[in-house]
Amino acid sequence: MEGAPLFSFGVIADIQYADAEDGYDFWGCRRRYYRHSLRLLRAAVEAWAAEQPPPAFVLQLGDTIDGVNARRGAAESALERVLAALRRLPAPVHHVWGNHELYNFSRERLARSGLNSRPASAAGAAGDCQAYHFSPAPRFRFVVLDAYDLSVLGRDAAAPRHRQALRLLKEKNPNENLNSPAGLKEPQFVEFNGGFSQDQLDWFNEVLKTSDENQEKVVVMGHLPIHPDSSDRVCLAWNYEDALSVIHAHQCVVCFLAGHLHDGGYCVDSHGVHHLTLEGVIETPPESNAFGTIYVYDDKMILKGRGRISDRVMYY
Ligand SMILES: Nc1ncnc2c1ncn2[C@@H]1O[C@H](COP(=O)(O)OP(=O)(O)O)[C@@H](O)[C@H]1O
Repeated sequence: MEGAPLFSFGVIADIQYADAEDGYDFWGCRRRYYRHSLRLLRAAVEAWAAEQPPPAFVLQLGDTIDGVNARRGAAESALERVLAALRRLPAPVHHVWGNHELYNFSRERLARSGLNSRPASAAGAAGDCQAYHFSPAPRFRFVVLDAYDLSVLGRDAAAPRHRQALRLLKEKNPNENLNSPAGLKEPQFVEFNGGFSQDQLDWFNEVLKTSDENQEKVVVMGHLPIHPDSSDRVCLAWNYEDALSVIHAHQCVVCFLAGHLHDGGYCVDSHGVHHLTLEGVIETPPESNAFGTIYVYDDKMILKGRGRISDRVMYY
């Protein structure tokens, strides 16, 4: 490895824990190791804690517990097990909210849970949007985006934002089952995805403008991928192009980290931004794992992946 990094941070996605027998994805192709995912998380925490020095923080990219918990009345206990495993880290965790958080909890409940990692002092987007930014070291900034700000999940059916999202979803997806992308020109318009409100995009644009002015390097994260080459066509954020346009209007963004697509993905886009979609813990066999540590240098970030996650060098 290179000389000493400026700092390092851990990354992990789609733990989707449930105290349930193994199952399969929608197509019946990929096995989901619901119970085992907690063991893999504990192994990741042990590995991070043993690093010298340990990561300065960990980014959890969404879907900590599976939607099956809600149907079994086990949401609170499952979340507590995941949070207890993460509390053994000698470092804070920044949480992104995914569709499975919203199958289990309302946004109001999440805001009062251990999955609300937005520091009281952190500047964030307006309303109930869970977007904020923080600077762990001089000249570096991390932006947490809320890919379900515009969504039919997590809000009361009478809430204006829910009604706005349902209108948009039905406009784009005429299928009776709104989770089905069958026949769609824009197949990302399914109920298990969401998008970014204009308010959040405006806020994001202002954050990146200030980062440009201060010559910062920025890492952005959200549950849903925003580049077609780092995802399949279904798993993208509804208005991924709007988020990409904001990023491309600025110089400062180094990489975009996402989860959701359990097979993972990676590309460098036309503006040199790295898009890294992490392989999900839930579809990782018991003998492997899916997490990593990113070491930050003046000119690059080096991802050291464990198990299914590949090593990568991301130059600025
Ligand atoms: N192609 C599809 N057609 C219809 N429903 C689907 C399709 N893909 C997924 N779903 C449904 O959408 C929901 C979310 O899908 P799932 O694969 O479980 O999401 P995640 O990858 O976030 O766990 C599930 O209820 C699933 O059955």
